[in-house]
Amino acid sequence: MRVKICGITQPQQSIAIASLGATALGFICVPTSPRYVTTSQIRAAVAELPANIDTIGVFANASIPEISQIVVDSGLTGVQLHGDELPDFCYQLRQALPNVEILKAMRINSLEHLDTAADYTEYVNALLLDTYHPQQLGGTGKTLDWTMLEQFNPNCPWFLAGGLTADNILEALSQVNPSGIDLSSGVERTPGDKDLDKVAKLFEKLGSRE
Ligand SMILES: O=C(O)c1ccccc1NCC(=O)[C@H](O)[C@H](O)COP(=O)(O)O
Repeated sequence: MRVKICGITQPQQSIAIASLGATALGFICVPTSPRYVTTSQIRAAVAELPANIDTIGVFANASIPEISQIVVDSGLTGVQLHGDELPDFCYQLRQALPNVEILKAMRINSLEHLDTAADYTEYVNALLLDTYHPQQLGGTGKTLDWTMLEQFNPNCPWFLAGGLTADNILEALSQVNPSGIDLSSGVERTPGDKDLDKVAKLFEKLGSRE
């Protein structure tokens, strides 16, 4: 299973988290976030990482030229679209960045909303289902209603996100069957400062399922 740890701000923590077992690291490129990092901060973190670690820039309602510039300048391997981007935007981004992984985040608040996931699967590499919050785009620490996702089986891989922690991950994975998981505030001390003990505990829990 892919494990993405999001909201990394410190290069040393990115190396430590990768060596604990993360397969992907997320860097927040949304200026209003307390976890925002600049292109040069991302470049410094990415440069230190082994090549098998996916490095994902998280954007919300940014333009294609803006996303492309940051991806090229920082050496990211993927882009997560966390705003109100429509399927056609994902298609256009794919044309602009054909070799870059595209994840579309959906902040789910109803079963009807979940149905719209099918509109994206043709244009993205994976979906990421996160919790809807009226004021925050992401990093909310709030869990989704996992019962809504029990039958969720899109035509592309998908990540479960939203309020996951070492303490609730096994319960979540007993209810739903994602291809990957994404965690941020559940493994940090303060926004952007990851707690390596919590990350280690997460991988211990995941290891206990095997
Ligand atoms: O984390 C942020 O600050 C953030 C800000 C704006 C857009 C997206 C953001 N995070 C995206 C993520 O992928 C988080 O990992 C995801 O929302 C889960 O967060 P959490 O509930 O804290 O585990």
